[in-house]
Amino acid sequence: MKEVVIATKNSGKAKEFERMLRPRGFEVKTLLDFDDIEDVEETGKTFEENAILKAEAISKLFGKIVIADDSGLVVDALDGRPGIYSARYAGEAKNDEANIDKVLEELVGVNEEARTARFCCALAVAVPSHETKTVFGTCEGVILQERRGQYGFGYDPIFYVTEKRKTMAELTPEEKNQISHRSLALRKLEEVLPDLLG
Ligand SMILES: O=c1[nH]c(=O)c2ncn([C@@H]3O[C@H](COP(=O)(O)OP(=O)(O)OP(=O)(O)O)[C@@H](O)[C@H]3O)c2[nH]1
Ligand SMILES: [Mg+2]
Repeated sequence: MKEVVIATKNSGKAKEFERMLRPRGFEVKTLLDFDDIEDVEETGKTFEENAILKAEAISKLFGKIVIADDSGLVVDALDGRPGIYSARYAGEAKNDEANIDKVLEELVGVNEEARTARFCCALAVAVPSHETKTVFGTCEGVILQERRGQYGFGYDPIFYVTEKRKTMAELTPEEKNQISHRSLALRKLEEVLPDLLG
């Protein structure tokens, strides 16, 4: 089995990449499989810039091909927040529940039509001695007023996917992987780099 390293410490992302890439014949390794890897500072201004920072830093460290994911929730009524700050929106501790509470509080009084949002995912693939490539995927939805569903991670319980008439957290992992921002970006990556993931 070919191995692919994903430069993430997020266990929700790790599970999704495993589920998407194992059937394609890959063994997925993430930074959760290694001890003492320092966090790469996300100092970029866009999802793409942060994905490149993470992919290149870890590729340099390992001397291998590395994929990184920088993603988040963009809410129109909040001028695009939490955006690239999604993981730490309610504080450095990266608490999903507190992040959801903060978004819901900020949207109190905003009616349903104005609660449009999208998940965004930039993937960067860093190949030693080559130029890093990026791809981007999005998934449109609406922010509910309360949580629904048990699957997924992050903001999934409040993100309603209109075409599925369910929140992301009510979709099974397989269903989420058919429509998610992450799976769309991964499919684009396969087009750009058929040799890597083909
Ligand atoms: O409900 C969600 N469903 C998703 O599918 C999803 N994808 C991203 N997010 C949110 O955006 C942050 C990413 O920030 P992020 O890209 O910096 O990742 P992270 O800091 O958690 O881990 P790492 O990959 O950097 O190690 C995450 O923590 C989540 O809050 C999601 N929320
Ligand atoms: Mg991060």
